[in-house]
Amino acid sequence: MKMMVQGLILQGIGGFYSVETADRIYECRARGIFRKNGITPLAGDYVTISAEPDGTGAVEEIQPRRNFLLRPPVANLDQLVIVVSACDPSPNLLNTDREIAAAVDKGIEPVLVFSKTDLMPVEPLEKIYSAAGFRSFSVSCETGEGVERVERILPGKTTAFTGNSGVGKSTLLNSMFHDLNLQTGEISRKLGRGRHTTRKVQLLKLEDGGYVADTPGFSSITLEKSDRISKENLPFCFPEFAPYLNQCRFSSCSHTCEKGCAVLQATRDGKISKTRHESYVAMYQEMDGIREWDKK
Ligand SMILES: Nc1nc2c(ncn2[C@@H]2O[C@H](COP(=O)(O)OP(=O)(O)OP(=O)(O)O)[C@@H](O)[C@H]2O)c(=O)[nH]1
Ligand SMILES: [Zn+2]
Repeated sequence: MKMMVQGLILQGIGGFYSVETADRIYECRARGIFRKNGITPLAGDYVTISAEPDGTGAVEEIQPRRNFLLRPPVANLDQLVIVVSACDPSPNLLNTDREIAAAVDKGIEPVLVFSKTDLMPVEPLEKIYSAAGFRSFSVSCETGEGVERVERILPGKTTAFTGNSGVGKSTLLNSMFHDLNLQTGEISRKLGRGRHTTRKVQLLKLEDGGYVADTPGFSSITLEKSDRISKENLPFCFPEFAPYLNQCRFSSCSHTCEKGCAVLQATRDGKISKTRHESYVAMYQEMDGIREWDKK
């Protein structure tokens, strides 16, 4: 007999979804109606399924999403851990600020993790991002220092990790979870992490509650056209600008170069970090570029 049950999509591959419910995992298909509406169920979606006693089922309804990313495809994240290494590769602050802004725009809390502290001090980085109001941590997987503090932010939350290739995401995840080690090992064996292999996201359940999204093949989040930040929203994606946004001389101030701009003044006064403002300007100018490009 069919039952309607609530669950969470742990992963989707080729039109099949593993849905975790209170008592078991169901392997589900999705109803054709989603395709018709252009909606694809994602890992992280809360869904209603019609469940069969044999453990199969169909996704009938997707609960409204709090947020979602398209690349990697995952819904309802609480936090995005952005890993930046002290060196090898050296930090790219513009990319870091881009990912932070994308998370803020979607209502996902960005958390900074500075890695490889055994190779180089990360205090200057920590200073920039703590001053901007973000939670930030420093770790060395080589010495194990700081790993536990990162571990403690995960229970009860759904978290994805991002950061340039080589910053140490897998090393960090593996040093936090030995179970994960096995599972990620399995995934890479089965599907590989190369460019031409299937990319899928899998939510891994943590012992203390919460999930970590395993996102093979995605070293960083990529904004699609549909989830680009709008120019109007960009200043709000830099939360430390907030106290100054209403104090500029011109209400149309873009906070890039205007006279009487309170954001620029706060940057000159050292209240806003110079690199953060530079990233803002670079992103703002890019948006100008995109607009011109779209017109052609
Ligand atoms: N010295 C030092 N090396 C580290 C540390 N963490 C990771 N590494 C090394 O950095 C290299 C890259 O680490 P990975 O964990 O594969 O990096 P990743 O971010 O998962 O990279 P992608 O899978 O390409 O996205 C490896 O050689 C690690 O051994 C650290 O804390 N200190
Ligand atoms: Zn301004």
